[in-house]
Amino acid sequence: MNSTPFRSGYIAIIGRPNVGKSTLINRILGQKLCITSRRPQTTRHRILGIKTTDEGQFIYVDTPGMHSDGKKAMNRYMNRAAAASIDDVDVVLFVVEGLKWTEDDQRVLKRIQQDARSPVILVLNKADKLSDKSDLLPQIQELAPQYDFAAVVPISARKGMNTDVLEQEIAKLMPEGEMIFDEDQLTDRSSRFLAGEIVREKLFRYLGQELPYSLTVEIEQFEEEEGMYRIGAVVYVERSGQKSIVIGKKGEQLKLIGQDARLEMEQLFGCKVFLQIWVKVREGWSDNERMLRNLGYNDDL
Ligand SMILES: Nc1nc2c(ncn2[C@@H]2O[C@H](COP(=O)(O)OP(=O)(O)OP(=O)(O)O)[C@@H](O)[C@H]2O)c(=O)[nH]1
Repeated sequence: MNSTPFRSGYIAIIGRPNVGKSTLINRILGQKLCITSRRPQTTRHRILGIKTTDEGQFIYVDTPGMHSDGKKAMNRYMNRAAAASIDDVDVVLFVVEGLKWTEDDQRVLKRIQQDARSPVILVLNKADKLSDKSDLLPQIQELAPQYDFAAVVPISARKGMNTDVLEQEIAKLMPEGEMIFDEDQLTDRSSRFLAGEIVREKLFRYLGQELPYSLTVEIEQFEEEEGMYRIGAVVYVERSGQKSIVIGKKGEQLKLIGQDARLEMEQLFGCKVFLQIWVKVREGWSDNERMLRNLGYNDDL
């Protein structure tokens, strides 16, 4: 008989862009749910991943990266979303990169000092890059006095090193409670949302460094029809030059992106998918708060 009580709660993963937050969530959930890329600032939505075990239900909230540039509407939105998620969760994971400390990390730490109401675990990621783990000690000694961390755990999200220890530390801090979501529910995001994420991931993958920063994807059509999904996606860019980059010579690039996205959707949804992607120019959208709201970036996140 299992005598330990069942636990459930929310865990926020915060950290500057590119420290490996999405990779960590994917590693913990053992399934690809949020997009990762070499390019910073790819996570614009709060993605909820849920892991249910015999011990408890762990609901992970992935926050957008914290940004230093508060000028653009998009950055303001992302900062708000990140701040909102650290005072209404049960555990906060503060992810930093082993041996690397930047001004953005400092800014995130300041947010934690000001806003965190729950226990914070300091996670030193990318430990696989170090040949000697004891190299991390000076960084730990530097950071430990700056906040009363509930635990300090070096990991490699990419290699899966020590992530089990991290999960045990999280479990210790979780409050006792009933299941909040159904056992088999991995995410509360709709299929429509996931379809948009897949298109975005393929764009990142194919365009690499050429990807326009301000690009965004909107799913305009999502219909179930005789055992198949009919999905229409629009890729918004800011300039017509960017449109040609996305489309490629004779439309080849967009064709490959579409094929790849369709195959992944068919795997995910378990049915045939008819996918159409359009590229449209919408000038200055990232500077327009109202347009952001139209695209689903809500203030109340
Ligand atoms: N060597 C190494 N690289 C890692 C590790 N974890 C993540 N990375 C790499 O770091 C890069 C950024 O990872 P992401 O998971 O997209 O980072 P993120 O923090 O979610 O980034 P944003 O979405 O921009 O906030 C990718 O190239 C990852 O493969 C790790 O443990 N070791």
